[in-house]
Amino acid sequence: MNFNVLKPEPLLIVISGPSGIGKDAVVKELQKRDLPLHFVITATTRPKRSEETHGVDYFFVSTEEFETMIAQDELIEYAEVYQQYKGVPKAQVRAALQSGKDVIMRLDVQGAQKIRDLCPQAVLIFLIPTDTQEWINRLLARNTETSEDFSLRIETARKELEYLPIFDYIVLNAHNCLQQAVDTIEQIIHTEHHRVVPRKITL
Ligand SMILES: Nc1ncnc2c1ncn2[C@@H]1O[C@H](COP(=O)(O)OP(=O)(O)OP(=O)(O)O)[C@@H](O)[C@H]1O
Repeated sequence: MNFNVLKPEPLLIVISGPSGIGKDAVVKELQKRDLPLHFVITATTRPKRSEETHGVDYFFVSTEEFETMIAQDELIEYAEVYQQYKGVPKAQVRAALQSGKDVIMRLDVQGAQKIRDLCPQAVLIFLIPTDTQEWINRLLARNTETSEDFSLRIETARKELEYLPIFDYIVLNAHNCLQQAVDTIEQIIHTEHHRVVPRKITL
């Protein structure tokens, strides 16, 4: 008899949800925990700021390098904003998966949809607040929105909720309960490693 049947495969995990729900906060907290996770680093063509480190905050690449990656379909997803590119190179994700690490990235809901299309076996996690008021208070407390931005964000969040069916898990990020949200995500990762038929990621 052979009980040597538990063979976890590395996971591609997406943390998503509406603007201001706490995606950054959750990812930063996960980074503090000593887990075998690779946190995706975005490539950008914008100039490096003095406080930033290449390969830590971003991969700083030239416009030519970035356009080559686009032409060769080597980006998981990308966007061009104010003539500067930002995107996630497939090579980085492939290398991390090959090293056996789970890969985590934070993406907006449209980005999560792109991952679902590209990689149907990715684990997609949607963060939610306890209720709308809690989410609004969080946006207000962050104090980074103008009132026009604000009504747009609410309308966008309403539309983003319609994408819920493409996700695998919903995680509550309740007020002052960030640790609990991160605990739940850790549990999801743990459980996913115990599937009889592991998810297979091909990029
Ligand atoms: N559980 C929580 N309790 C209280 N405050 C929180 C919690 N989670 C996040 N916050 C705070 O809410 C604000 C928004 O969080 P964060 O910036 O992480 O959201 P985000 O989803 O990454 O937003 P965006 O998509 O706009 O970049 C921040 O000020 C953050 O510190």
